[in-house]
Amino acid sequence: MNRQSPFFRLLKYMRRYKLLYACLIFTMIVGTALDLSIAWFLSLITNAAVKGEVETWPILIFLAIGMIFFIALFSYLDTYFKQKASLNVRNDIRLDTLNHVLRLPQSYYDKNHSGELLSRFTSDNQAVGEASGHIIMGLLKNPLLALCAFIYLLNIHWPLALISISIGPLMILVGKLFGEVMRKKSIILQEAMGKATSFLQDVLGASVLYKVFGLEKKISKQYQQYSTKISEIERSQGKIQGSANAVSASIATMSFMIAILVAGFFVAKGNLEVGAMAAFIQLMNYLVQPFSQLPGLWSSMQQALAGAERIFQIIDSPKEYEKLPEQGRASSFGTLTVSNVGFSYTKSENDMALRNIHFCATAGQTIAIVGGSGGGKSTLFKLLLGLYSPTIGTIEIDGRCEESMGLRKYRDYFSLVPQESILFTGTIRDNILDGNFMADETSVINAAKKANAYNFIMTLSEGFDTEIGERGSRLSGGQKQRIAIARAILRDAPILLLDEATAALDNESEKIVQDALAKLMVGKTTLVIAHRLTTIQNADLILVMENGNLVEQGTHNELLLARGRYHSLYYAQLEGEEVTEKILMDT
Ligand SMILES: Nc1ncnc2c1ncn2[C@@H]1O[C@H](COP(=O)(O)OP(=O)(O)OP(=O)(O)O)[C@@H](O)[C@H]1O
Repeated sequence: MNRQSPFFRLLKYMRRYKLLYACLIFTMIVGTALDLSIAWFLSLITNAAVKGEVETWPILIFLAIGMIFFIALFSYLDTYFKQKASLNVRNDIRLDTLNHVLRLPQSYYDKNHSGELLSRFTSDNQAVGEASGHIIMGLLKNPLLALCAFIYLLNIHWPLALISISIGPLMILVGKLFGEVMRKKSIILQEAMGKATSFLQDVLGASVLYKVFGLEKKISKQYQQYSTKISEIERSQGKIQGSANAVSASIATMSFMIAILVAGFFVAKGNLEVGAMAAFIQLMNYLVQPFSQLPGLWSSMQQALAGAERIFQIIDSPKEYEKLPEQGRASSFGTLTVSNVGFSYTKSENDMALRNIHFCATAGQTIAIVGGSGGGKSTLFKLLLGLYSPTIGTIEIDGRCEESMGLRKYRDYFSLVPQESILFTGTIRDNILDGNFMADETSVINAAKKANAYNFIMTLSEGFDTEIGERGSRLSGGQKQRIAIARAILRDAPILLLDEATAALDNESEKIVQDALAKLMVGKTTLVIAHRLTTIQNADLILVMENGNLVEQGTHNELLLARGRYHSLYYAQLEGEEVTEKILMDT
């Protein structure tokens, strides 16, 4: 865990752009000098006017034009550099966040909502960008401007200068007090926003469900609660910000009033030139303005640092890989051995999702995993894929466990066709190529043909370039499965995990997908989670799982002869299917 404060960690990102920040400091210094030059110009013009020096006017006009030009130029450069610095830092942090997120273990995703993660990429990232641009430069420029204005004021009239500067400590105290409160509120606000984003993400990704179940009102009410909470926090932030502004503005106005009353008094007594008073009033603005802006900037910085803290929390979470791994594929495979494996999600002995699992799969074999709901079938897959490590026991491939060969190399042995095909937004070709980025067009076409997907792809107007929509929403269930199978074919890994890949399909679609799967399974070691026991009669080994235990294992015939759990499951299912068929025939 990195214990450095979020501010110092942010500085590290900013240090990558030293030249840019050097330019910003340069524009800041020139900008400050240009600000002060206005006060000087004001005193010059007032004194010339009071003394009736008309002949100096051409020089004054020339000076004014020069000042306008430089003020415009440096104002542009200042904004440009700030924006550039801020965007660079934002971009670096965004990429580092993603590169870390991609290496987070599965347990992180199981515990945290993806919407929460998303908000770190959006609102938190934006706040951090602002901190590294206009906020930090504001925090530097304002004290510099105040200091220079003070030195100038000292030159004009030191007692007045001291009256004017008395505002400083008070303003800083105000900033500190309100800034800390704002920071705490910001953390609460970002958390509330994260929850609202997670909720929205769930809802917007499930439009069919809320339409069918008529959940619109319920969802609207729920969102109203999230939204109201956000508004309440923002309102209370507004009150704090308003109070901070009111306190600092009244302190600033009060000291301004005192100073000009005293300055006017000195002019009336003949101790101060009128031009000096004009310059003084302008300089007072430069002294007051920074002090009135500093509390606001300080509290914005605190808010941004709260965002940075949330981002760094992710970056500090334990990761699976040191570097982003490369896609690869294992070329040879002999035996997969699962020895006395036990596993608990909560790391508690009393809460084991798997107990004492042991079996062996050799090259080319098909192993079916069956059993009741919650039996531990998917958990076993997660362990096989290296998403979780066994709490007890070992999983070895050709005598080597995941720790000894490295997680990426271990995962290279596997390919997966999940229960619900997971496809990415993009084209059909992009999705198939995810199996192997290096594959050429012919391999993509062959994989699609083997997966029984080629014909339907060619009926689409854009063919392989067809955009499939969010998670493949423009494709049917069976089409998505076949794209997922084509992807697995291209991956060509020696061990194939199938998770009830045809459970959600109708008969015809199931046949096409089953046929594609049969071609995918050729020459592979396949582990298949199956609910339809009739589809796995030819499996080399059937594992029957109940409540995390491996209660039986053997071939279909062996298990039927044993008349145990498999026997009852098999006949219960057969009877169920016969009854369904009879009902269908009667109707
Ligand atoms: N991420 C998780 N955190 C905690 N417990 C979990 C997690 N995933 C699953 N479990 C628990 O582990 C047990 C086994 O679940 P698993 O999903 O492996 O069963 P399954 O046999 O695949 O069930 P089904 O056939 O219904 O999909 C269940 O009691 C479940 O509640």
